[in-house]
Amino acid sequence: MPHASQSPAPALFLHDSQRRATVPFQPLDPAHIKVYYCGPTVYDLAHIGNLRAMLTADVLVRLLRTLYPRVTFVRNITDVDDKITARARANGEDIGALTQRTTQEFHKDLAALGVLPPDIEPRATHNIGEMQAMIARLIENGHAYEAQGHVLFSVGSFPSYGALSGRNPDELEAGARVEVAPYKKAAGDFVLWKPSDAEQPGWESPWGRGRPGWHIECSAMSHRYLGDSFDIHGGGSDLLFPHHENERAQSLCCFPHSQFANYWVHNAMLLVEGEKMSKSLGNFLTIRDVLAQAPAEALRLLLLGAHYRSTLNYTQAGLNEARKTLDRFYRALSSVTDIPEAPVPQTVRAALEEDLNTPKAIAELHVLANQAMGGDRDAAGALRAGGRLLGLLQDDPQLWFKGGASVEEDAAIEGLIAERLAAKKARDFARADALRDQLQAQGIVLEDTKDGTSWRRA
Ligand SMILES: Nc1ncnc2c1ncn2[C@@H]1O[C@H](COP(=O)(O)OP(=O)(O)OP(=O)(O)O)[C@@H](O)[C@H]1O
Ligand SMILES: [Zn+2]
Repeated sequence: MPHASQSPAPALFLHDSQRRATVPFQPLDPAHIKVYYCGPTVYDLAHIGNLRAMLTADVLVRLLRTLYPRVTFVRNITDVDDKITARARANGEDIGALTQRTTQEFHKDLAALGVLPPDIEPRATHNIGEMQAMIARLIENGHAYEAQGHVLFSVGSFPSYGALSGRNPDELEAGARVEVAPYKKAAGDFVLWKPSDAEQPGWESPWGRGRPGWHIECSAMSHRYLGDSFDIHGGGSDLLFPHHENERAQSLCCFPHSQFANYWVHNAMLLVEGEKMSKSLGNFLTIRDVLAQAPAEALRLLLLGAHYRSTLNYTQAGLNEARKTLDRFYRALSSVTDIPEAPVPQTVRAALEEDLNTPKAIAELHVLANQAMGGDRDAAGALRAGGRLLGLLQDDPQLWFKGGASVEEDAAIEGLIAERLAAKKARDFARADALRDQLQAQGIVLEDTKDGTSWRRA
């Protein structure tokens, strides 16, 4: 056994979209790490592509919490957006009711997936004052202008525009085929504030009654809760341009001596038949849809089975495979009694420190599972602790093997077991054996212990 040495300095590497390289993570303040993620626009159930972004953040934050004493994770809710207004109108529903209901469903889905809640979850509509203050400042600084009730950010006023996404603003303008709104001085200029009619949600402002553009929401909320400069900003790669490029422009022009986000982390898209899973394409599966077919943990493992920067094609076969892998892990856990508490195994942590290499971390779980199957209790403890860092393997193995079927099916099995127990008590052993055989034919294995009968699927 090697001697336990002092734990080495954190060696986290992250791929930073702006540096276009995988680099060592250097916190602004190692005593307090600050992370911001763009959250959902709440008008419909979340799909499993959205989930991929939330899971990437979850693993990142879980890892940061093992490496640093304090982490503040902020993930917003976009609850004002024209897509929300349109959906509320189509449903004949109040906007507030729609966003509240959708937010609750989102929380329910994420809880089922074991995604830990953020420390702060600001809503755009509760931060309109902060947005207006930033917009006023941008106008004062000469980075924004007012035109026909709109306030626009002047892209030409910020020389570093495009540095994050690597896009050249001149190219963008030349390539723009869309009709340019008459109130824009340049095609690339984007909206900070826009006028609302009586039907649209709106707030009084120095520029008339209106509502914010999407990009200013995240600049305002990250600033309010994390300050001028923070460590990591994340989201899906579809947000890199224009959303994140615009957030960066707004924030750096508003607070010129700040850094805004020090590292940018972007997950690749979840695809269906080669195309981005998205609401607008209508090719999406909601988290709910998948949970009706398979345990949440299988979906989690499936999504973490690919590195977050590789695209992932969703298939039913992949989901079945993930389920089988979990059968194997839980079988390993159930092969020892009294799984001991253990620290996170170094192998699993090291894999995640390499730019969140979840496939490698899962391969390390397989190594531990093999050892646990051989009866190694410490390996079983390490398997469970390593699993926790990925949000996996925290169930009671017994429950895992019971689970997966519908509640009704489970209730029917419990009913047959109760009937068998009653038959045994009445000393009707023939009936009891017949019931055992019937359950066995359904693939249910019974285990009689002094505490009663437990069961699992074979
Ligand atoms: N197919 C996908 N794969 C991975 N991440 C995705 C995918 N689609 C959206 N995301 C991410 O989900 C998060 C929430 O995004 P948001 O609620 O704005 O999605 P949306 O715009 O409503 O969805 P859609 O893109 O389907 O219209 C963002 O970080 C976004 O990048
Ligand atoms: Zn955002």
